[in-house]
Amino acid sequence: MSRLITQDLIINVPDRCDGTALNIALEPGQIWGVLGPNGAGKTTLLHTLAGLNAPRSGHVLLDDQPLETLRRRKIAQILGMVFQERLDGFPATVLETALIGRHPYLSLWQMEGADDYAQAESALEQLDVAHLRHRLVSTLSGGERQRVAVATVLTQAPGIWLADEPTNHLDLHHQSAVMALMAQQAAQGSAIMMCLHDLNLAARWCDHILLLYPSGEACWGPRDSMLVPSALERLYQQRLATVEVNGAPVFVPVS
Ligand SMILES: Nc1ncnc2c1ncn2[C@@H]1O[C@H](COP(=O)(O)OP(=O)(O)OP(=O)(O)O)[C@@H](O)[C@H]1O
Repeated sequence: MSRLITQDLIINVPDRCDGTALNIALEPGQIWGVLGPNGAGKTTLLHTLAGLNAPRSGHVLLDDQPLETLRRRKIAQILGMVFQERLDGFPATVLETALIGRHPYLSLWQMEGADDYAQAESALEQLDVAHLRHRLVSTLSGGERQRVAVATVLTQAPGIWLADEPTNHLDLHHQSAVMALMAQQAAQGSAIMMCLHDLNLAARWCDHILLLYPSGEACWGPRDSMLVPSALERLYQQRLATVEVNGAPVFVPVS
């Protein structure tokens, strides 16, 4: 089990003032939703937490170690990232792509073994893409590619998931399936942080929420204290109506 902590973290969004310093503890078993309008800095935050972007100031600690002191390989054994955008640099099949999730555990020229294949195959089954295992990823639909990306991180089996809009391109059934998978991972002790544009997925599946404003201002806490209509209306500059379905709030934009 792993935890990720930010200490007075200011993410580096170009041409923006510092805003609120982030002091967040992402603990095993928690599911955090990061909400904010386009350009608020959600992707920048996840990339900073993964060590892909340098912070403007402050620190990220992974299992109490400053991120910048850890080797990439060690980080990749703990932390998995579902990216919002993916570039297919070279032709690879779905199975070869999922197997990339095992690379942090293999030495430089070591081939994947039976256990690695079994983990990749199991992840492809769980994401409902096993039937596509021999297809080139470049030939897949947007939703199929998204599910392969999640399956690759599942194959990696990280203690911490950073997922940038993991339900992008997914139909309703697969949106629910991916969120249920995240909940299952959290129940098994993983810590999850994901950027979401769908408030209703956040209300249904997340237990903690971080609101990120375009000014750099931010607030965070348990879900029910954060998903307050007035705060969300200010966040999105959008009027909302709230209804309740099965005991959970559902937010609907109104003119
Ligand atoms: N390399 C860069 N040079 C200049 N500006 C950048 C660069 N990278 C990001 N930005 C700006 O930083 C801001 C935050 O971008 P970021 O991708 O983190 O936002 P986001 O909240 O994830 O947005 P979205 O909801 O649209 O995905 C944006 O205004 C973006 O244009």
